[in-house]
Amino acid sequence: MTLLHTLFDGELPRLVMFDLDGTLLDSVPDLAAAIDHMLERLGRPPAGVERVRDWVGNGSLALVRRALAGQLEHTAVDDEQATQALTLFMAAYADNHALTRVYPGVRECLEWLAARDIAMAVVTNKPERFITPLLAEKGLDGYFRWRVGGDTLPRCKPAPDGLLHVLQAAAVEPAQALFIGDSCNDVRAASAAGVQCAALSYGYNHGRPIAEENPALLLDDLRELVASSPTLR
Ligand SMILES: O=C(O)COP(=O)(O)O
Ligand SMILES: [Mg+2]
Repeated sequence: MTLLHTLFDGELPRLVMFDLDGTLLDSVPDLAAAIDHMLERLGRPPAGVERVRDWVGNGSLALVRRALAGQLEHTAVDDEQATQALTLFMAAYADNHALTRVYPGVRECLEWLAARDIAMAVVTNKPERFITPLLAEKGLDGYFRWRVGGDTLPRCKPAPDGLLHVLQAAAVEPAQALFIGDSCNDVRAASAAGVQCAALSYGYNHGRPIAEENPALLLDDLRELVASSPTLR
């Protein structure tokens, strides 16, 4: 038995969907470098890794708008200015992923699931164009049959659309699927899709503990999900 079995009444799910940034990949150092490059081009002071960490999670446009606002709340930022800044950010981020690391335990968990023929997908708010190159660069390319980015569908997380899209493509019922993420956007998207959510404590959640969102499971390492635990029988 594993925690994953416990979550599915002794069975295994048919589908596991993963968030990307803060769940599979510690991508903030490269995101912060691209944001700081953008800010420099605009004649502004850098934001730095710690602030950028709290701004990740609602896609690239929100990240750029937050960097221009210098805070999480970004409604006052001018749309045209944000669009121009987004172009600078996207160009700076495109080929610069050298500082991005796969979190400990990720490969072991993916291997475990793959060995049991459990279908896997990525549902991220990152722009779709970055997903496959990044997965390939980090040696995670072979695992995910479906990949949904923040701009793949009209609505990104916390809307459930990406999860529902994958469920439909995989012909899997919500009750037979699990979503694994790191932010309130993930827990809320999963809840709206009727899918259980496991949340990782090490990711990015706008500076708040993810436990506040009451995920079905809280993990410090993905290996905890699939490690054998002794049963009482
Ligand atoms: O790009 C973002 O803002 C976050 O992406 P994520 O959904 O993979 O955490
Ligand atoms: Mg995330």
